[in-house]
Amino acid sequence: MTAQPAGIADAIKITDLVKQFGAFTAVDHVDIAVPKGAFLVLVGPSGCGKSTLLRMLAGLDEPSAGEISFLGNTVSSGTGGVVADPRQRNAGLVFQSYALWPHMTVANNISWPLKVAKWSKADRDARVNEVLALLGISALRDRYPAEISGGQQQRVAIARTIAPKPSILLFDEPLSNLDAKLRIEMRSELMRIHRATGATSVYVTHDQVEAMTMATHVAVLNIGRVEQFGAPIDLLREPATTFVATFLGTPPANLLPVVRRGAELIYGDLPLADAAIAGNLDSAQLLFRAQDIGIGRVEGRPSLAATFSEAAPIAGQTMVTAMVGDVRITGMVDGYFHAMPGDPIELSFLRDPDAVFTTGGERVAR
Ligand SMILES: Nc1ncnc2c1ncn2[C@@H]1O[C@H](COP(=O)(O)OP(=O)(O)OP(=O)(O)O)[C@@H](O)[C@H]1O
Repeated sequence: MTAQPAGIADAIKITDLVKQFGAFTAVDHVDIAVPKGAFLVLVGPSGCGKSTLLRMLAGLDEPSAGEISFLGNTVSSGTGGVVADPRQRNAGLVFQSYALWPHMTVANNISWPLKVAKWSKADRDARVNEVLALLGISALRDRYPAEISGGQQQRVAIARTIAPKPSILLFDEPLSNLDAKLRIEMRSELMRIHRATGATSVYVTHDQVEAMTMATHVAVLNIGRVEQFGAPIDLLREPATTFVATFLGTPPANLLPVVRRGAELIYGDLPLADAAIAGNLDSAQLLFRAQDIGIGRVEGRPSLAATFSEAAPIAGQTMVTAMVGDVRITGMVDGYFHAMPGDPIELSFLRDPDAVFTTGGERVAR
């Protein structure tokens, strides 16, 4: 994953990192390494440890054990604490709250960290103009934060962070306060800025669409541990666990518990696959993508009686969710589909399962 010529240090290397709050382990033996210029997204459900990991990268929290290094230099360690303080680690942090200084103009907000870093007035002015242009906010330079919109404030906050040219950019859910349309626009903007600065970025989000769109590398976190690390497409295609398979991807993938009966794997009474795909397991979980489940009977394919739950139109198709007992199954139909909650419908398995997992959630190699 991080293949690069020998001797070139990873831009960010996290080794066996642990963070404990009392007896509670928030970050649990995490190992991640990314090359220079990577866009690493940390994704996972609420409370999985994303922000805690980012705060350690920023130097705001000390690790309980393990090590973080930037470009080959240790910046935090379990034994040494925060070795380089936040200002010395050449990393810029963007939070979801913009925290601009209200009494300073946009230009002065951006210029301030350069002044602190003792840049000359001429260099400061040139750099402020450069980042204002990069963020498309040159016209706002003399306004105060109260005189610009939330989206514009976020741009100013980003401009202020990138102004000192940090080699590492850290983002903690920076778009979560923006409306849906602005989020999509800012997502592309952030990717453009990432490319323009050449910085290595770490981006925290619980939004898997954001993760899959922006990342060169994704780490899926679950209760403090890295469940899987890799390129977005590899995680989608080859999820290592049921957690990753159901957390990533829209619509979500379906998992059906099955047991062996003779040469078949059955769900309830319905044969769904050849038992050979589960090796010698007597019970397993089968993964079916939503696009592989259709609505209505299909000749020659297994089908199940279900209860309609909801329908959501997406790009000319409809994502249909139905319940079979207490198992939620999502399928896709072309065009629009309408039914009342509780209506009986038929679900068909159009293709063989995409993957097989143990009952514990680990992928079975095929
Ligand atoms: N200072 C603290 N003291 C005690 N527990 C903490 C502290 N900070 C975080 N935690 C706990 O550590 C776990 C991870 O928190 P963290 O904020 O890193 O999660 P997260 O993945 O960023 O969540 P969210 O998406 O909700 O922001 C949570 O269970 C949280 O309650």
